[in-house]
Amino acid sequence: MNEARLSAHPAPRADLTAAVLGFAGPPDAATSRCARLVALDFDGTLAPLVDDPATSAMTPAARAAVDRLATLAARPVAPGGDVLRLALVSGRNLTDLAARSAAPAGTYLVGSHGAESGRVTAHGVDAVPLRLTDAQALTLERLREGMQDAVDGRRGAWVQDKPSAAVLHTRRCSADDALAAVADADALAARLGLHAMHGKDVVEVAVVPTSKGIAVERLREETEEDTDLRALLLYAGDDTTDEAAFEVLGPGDLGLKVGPGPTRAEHRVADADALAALLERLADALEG
Ligand SMILES: O=P(O)(O)OC[C@H]1O[C@H](O[C@H]2O[C@H](CO)[C@@H](O)[C@H](O)[C@H]2O)[C@H](O)[C@@H](O)[C@@H]1O
Repeated sequence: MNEARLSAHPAPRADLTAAVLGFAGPPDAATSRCARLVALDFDGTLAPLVDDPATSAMTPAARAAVDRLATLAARPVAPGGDVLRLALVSGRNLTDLAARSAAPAGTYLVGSHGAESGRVTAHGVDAVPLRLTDAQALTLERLREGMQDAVDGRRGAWVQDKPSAAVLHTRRCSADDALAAVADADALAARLGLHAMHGKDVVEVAVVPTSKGIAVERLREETEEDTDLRALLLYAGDDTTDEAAFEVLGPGDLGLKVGPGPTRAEHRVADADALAALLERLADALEG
């Protein structure tokens, strides 16, 4: 590693470096090769939280680490070599995630908490079409109307439409308005027989049952089917919705919680730049 890179990435704590080097090393005595799937949440993990989601951006360090891992993942696999896959796993809808992240070609994308998926190619995103049943489409219309009622008269509250969900945003609300709008969104979800997911200043109600846990398990299965190798998973996330992904991690996997708050993840980093420093360590180790 050159001096410029060393100064740009302060050394992570020794225990975190050891955990990342463990993830980069041989999975166990019996397994000589494996696939490594690095799955990263976007908002609050790579991109600091801001009032307007349309202005979110990865920190420069996170951008550099993601691009470096994407380059490593795109390298042809040497005979007998390990496979690396990179994925962004977000609550954002797929189009929004692709645009805001400008994810490099080859990156797997999971949007809408798992309801949407695709892969970035040189010509755009190769997306798996999301198809709603007639009943789901009707419920989504009712959900959008009800969410709009929940924000009416509540300054700073707004509704984000997604292909399979509606999201109440309360980051810019007073505490009282936020509480009231969240209560209305929860009641609406209950009336429609839907599940409300609570994130950081958001309540997301989807008409397609999904979770980041289901999404990363699917990614792992696909990786294993494609490569015929055992897939180890590194997952990093900051929000309560990322806990479903931490929950499905097992031996050989690595969970990194970004920022404060209760978590099932085994390890924690302070912020996007601390995560980026660890991802650079991982890239160093994988480059050999
Ligand atoms: O799974 P993620 O990639 O973390 O996406 C979760 C939600 O992210 C966005 O909302 C969050 O970030 C916004 C911009 O920083 C912030 O204003 C909001 O308070 C956060 O909850 C996005 O707008 C949502 O649709 C995603 O579900």
